[in-house]
Amino acid sequence: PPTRAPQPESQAPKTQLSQTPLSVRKKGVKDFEFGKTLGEGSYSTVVSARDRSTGREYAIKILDKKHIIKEKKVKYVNIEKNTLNKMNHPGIVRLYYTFQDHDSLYFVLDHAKNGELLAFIKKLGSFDLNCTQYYTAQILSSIEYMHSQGVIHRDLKPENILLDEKMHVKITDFGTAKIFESNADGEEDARANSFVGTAEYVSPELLKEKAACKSSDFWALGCIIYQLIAGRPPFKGTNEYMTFQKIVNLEYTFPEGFPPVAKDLVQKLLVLNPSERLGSGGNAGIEKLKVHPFFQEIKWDKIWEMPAPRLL
Ligand SMILES: NC(=O)c1nn(CC2CCNCC2)c2c1CCc1cnc(N=C3C=CCC=C3)nc1-2
Repeated sequence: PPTRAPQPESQAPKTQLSQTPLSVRKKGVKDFEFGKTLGEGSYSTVVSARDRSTGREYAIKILDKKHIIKEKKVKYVNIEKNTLNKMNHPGIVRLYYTFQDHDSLYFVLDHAKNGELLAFIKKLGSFDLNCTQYYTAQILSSIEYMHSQGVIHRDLKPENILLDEKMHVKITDFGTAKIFESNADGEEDARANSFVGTAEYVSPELLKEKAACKSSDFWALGCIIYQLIAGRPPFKGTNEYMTFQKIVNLEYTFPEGFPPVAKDLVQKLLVLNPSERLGSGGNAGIEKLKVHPFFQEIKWDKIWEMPAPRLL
């Protein structure tokens, strides 16, 4: 066939589309029935969508090309796409494929039907120890996988931890992830950069040295465990600056009745020096974290098959 400039889907001649069997034709907007908006960002909107030919439900992230260029976010969009393309794990939202038209890019992703973990914390007030252990194990299993693929999430928080139809964890929003290269001793080099996560979950090293490392995700995990049990994050000031002050000064207390085994784990994760945080130090570090008494009842090879406990 004559070579010609690639045309966005919507401009391809109709006859060509109708003659190409669906199995090889790249999908496009017309192949989906769009539903409710799941979330909105400065240059993207996430919408539920059903594939008209298979009936399967997805979440489609629609990114506005003009906005991406205007807000100089091309780098972040590429980081997100390249990161998601590396991921293949039950606890991480999967990117199936992408397509585009004249105005937008489309990322076809898993649809986590039960929404944000945060909504359940707010609805229930707090989780009991058994549910906290189960969800913490699924989150840690996902972090372990991410790190093994050279990815630091950098913005883990209950809003970005979604729940699918089986009430299993699906971590999302890799637009601010960091892809790191391990150096000689397997430790990632924490490079200074401008991104700072969400105030309540940001690590002290990110605040003080602007350098994230794998251990920064374990700090966020400590904040999330605390919040699952206490119903609120450990560091919360009247404004962002006050929150940051509490973090760098390790200013937090445990409420009455906080289970001792969970308190011990949180205290070993909320450590100011990232290299002294439980979980740091590569694979050996994560193994030390997974054998903490908090995870005593967890069968790590079964957590993705077993049914989620009822949230009480
Ligand atoms: N930024 C994203 O990539 C993204 N954003 N959302 C919705 C956000 C809503 C605010 N908190 C963070 C997520 C999604 C994705 C990935 C793909 C994805 C898959 N399923 C859902 N499901 C939801 C169901 C109910 C309420 C919210 C989200 N949402 C998303």
